[in-house]
Amino acid sequence: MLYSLSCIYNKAAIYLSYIFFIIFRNGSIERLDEDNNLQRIITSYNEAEDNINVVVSYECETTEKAYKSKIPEYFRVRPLSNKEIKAGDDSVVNFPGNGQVLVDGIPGGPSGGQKAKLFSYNVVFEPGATQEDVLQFSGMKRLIEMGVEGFRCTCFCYGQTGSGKTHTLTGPPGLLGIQTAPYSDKHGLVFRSFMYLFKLIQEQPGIHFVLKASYLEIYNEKVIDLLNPGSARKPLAVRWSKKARGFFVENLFTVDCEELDDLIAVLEEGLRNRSVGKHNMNDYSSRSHTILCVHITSEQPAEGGVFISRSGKINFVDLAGSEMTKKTQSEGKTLEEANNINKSLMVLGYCIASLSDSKRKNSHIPYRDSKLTKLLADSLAGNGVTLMIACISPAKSNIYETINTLRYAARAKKIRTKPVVLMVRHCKGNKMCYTFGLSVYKTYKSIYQHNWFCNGSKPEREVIRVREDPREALILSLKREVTVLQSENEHLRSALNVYSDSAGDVSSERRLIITPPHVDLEELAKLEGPQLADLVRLYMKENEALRKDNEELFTSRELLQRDHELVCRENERLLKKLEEVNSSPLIPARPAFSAEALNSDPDASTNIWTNPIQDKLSDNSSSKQVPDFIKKELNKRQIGDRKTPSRTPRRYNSVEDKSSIAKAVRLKSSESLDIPHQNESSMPSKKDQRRFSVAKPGLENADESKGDTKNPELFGSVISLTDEDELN
Ligand SMILES: Nc1ncnc2c1ncn2[C@@H]1O[C@H](COP(=O)(O)OP(=O)(O)OP(=O)(O)O)[C@@H](O)[C@H]1O
Repeated sequence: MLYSLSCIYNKAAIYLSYIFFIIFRNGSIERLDEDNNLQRIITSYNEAEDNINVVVSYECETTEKAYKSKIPEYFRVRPLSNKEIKAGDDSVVNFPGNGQVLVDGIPGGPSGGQKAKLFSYNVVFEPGATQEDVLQFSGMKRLIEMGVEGFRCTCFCYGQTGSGKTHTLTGPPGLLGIQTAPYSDKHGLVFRSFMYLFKLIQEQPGIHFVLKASYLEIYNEKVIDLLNPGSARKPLAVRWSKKARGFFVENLFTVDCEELDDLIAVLEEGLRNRSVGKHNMNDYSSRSHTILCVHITSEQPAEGGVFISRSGKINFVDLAGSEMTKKTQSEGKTLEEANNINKSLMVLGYCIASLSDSKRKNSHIPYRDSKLTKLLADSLAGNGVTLMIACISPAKSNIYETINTLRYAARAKKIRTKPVVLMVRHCKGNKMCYTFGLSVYKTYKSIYQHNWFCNGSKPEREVIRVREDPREALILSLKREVTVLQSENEHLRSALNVYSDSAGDVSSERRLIITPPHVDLEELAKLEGPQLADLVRLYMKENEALRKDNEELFTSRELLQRDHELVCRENERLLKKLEEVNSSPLIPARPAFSAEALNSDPDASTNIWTNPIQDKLSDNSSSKQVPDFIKKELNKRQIGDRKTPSRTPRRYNSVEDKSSIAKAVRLKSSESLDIPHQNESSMPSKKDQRRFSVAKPGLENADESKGDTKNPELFGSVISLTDEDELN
């Protein structure tokens, strides 16, 4: 039975891949526009390099075969906006065909202009492409089919702010909810995917499907349920699930969707509740990352009264766009949002850079550094299938961001995932039948998994291998997890050694983690039931210990980073003041160490440097004669002599926490200014105090945003591209 199923799948997959090939064989699709001009809408990928052969193979994951799926990259270039046309902005993006994008007019270089850059991708949607074209030719339909087959699929859109991500996924602003045009040609990929999903389901009446949907946003590093935000928009926790071996959002509202209308209502409700703001580059700018997830579970009757259950899902991820705050002219709340957006995109950039680098991909990937990467971990490198759509603006004024997005995509294209689907065979009536996830290993006789991969070569077929003993599979999966945790542990330890000597104390704890004996695959097969059970227990123990250890290391790292940040800020401020003081004609440029000073009491608070003017000034009874800024600086110097306050075991994660850091620093600064016996007139003016204290909440990251504007590489700033990334 299973074999016949596999044959059907294989044939279907080969057939699909064949269709795929025909569509894109000649590299481009053209049609007549309204003025009867031939308009090219799509240029497709370079066949030799990136043809997508969709191949389905069956194999037990435990055989560890290295079939992997490439992340296909699609590009959408939006038309020039009215604002850009009015401002006389030119298009600098050209389409030579064959899935290539040529960017010219790059400023800089010795002769005033750099050589044009050429990039190649799977498919490029030119400005004339419609929303329906994107559905038809982006591989999205195949992704939905795979979701129905039981794969965990993700489609995500990224690019700079105003590049058309939301337009591609959900359509122009205000479209949904318009009762008069329920099936408008402006509807985005999500709406069209829902329709295709229901069409697929209706074509398979013999299979019982259950659809559920959830919708969340990550706003300022807080996860908000868009279907049930509540008046307080209380954030939800992101936790690690031991069972599912992945991160999940606790208490996320999930809605049963029996009809297409239910799914559309979910989309509408989410769009209504998501955070949108206005800035210089987009009147309806998404201020958060959103993830709309459709869970698809199916139950199919098979021979002998058994049923096959599958559980797939499709994630639609609309990332907030990277922003140069100088260009968007963000301030206050929008600036804080922009900083959070840029930070989380930077972490995503780090993860993508590590995953796409063959030398680094087995090292630690910093998924835990942001909520976004935690929730996308499985899509980026786990057992999921992922499709990326990069959106760019053709305008010359956005050329740096465009190049960065193109580079980012070149990186992401190199990532490989290992898509896997769990199919569970069970008898109806057995209560355990409806249990999905890893617990099935313990419950059911056989586990069938199949891998989908695009390896760019001829379609292959795999012989079905069914491993009868699920405990072996569990041991292997635990082993793999332990390896990942160990590498994370190593990474954290080495990072902590850089920051602190105290990391040595922590490392001693590691000796408590008992490593189970190494058992080869062949030996494993010979082990008896109780021995296997013992081994599983040992691995689970080690796993648990490593996880705890890593949690602690993360906490320490976070604390150390915060301390480091505080000290850096204080140092920066002091250096700035020192520069100011040194440039003053009243004070010698360098501190003078007299022999007396060096021999004097080492505990004296002014043992570093004594301002020679101070003595003269102190003789004078009227302190009003001392210029304010000098006095202030003298007072400030006492901060440098203060001991660093002992660390409190506190995390600073949220915005409120950040403001408390700011408060703490402000307090520190004001403490240092609060000198006993000083009369009020000699206190620094309010204006000066502002200059010395940390920015108001919301503006406290202003320096970083300034840094961002200096470095236009925001979204791709962590990625330094080698020549080989830029094709041609
Ligand atoms: N392909 C397109 N055709 C026509 N208009 C488009 C296209 N892409 C984007 N636009 C328009 O450009 C504007 C900005 O697009 P959108 O809001 O989707 O950008 P975004 O990348 O999601 O920005 P942000 O990251 O700030 O949310 C919108 O008015 C949208 O309708």
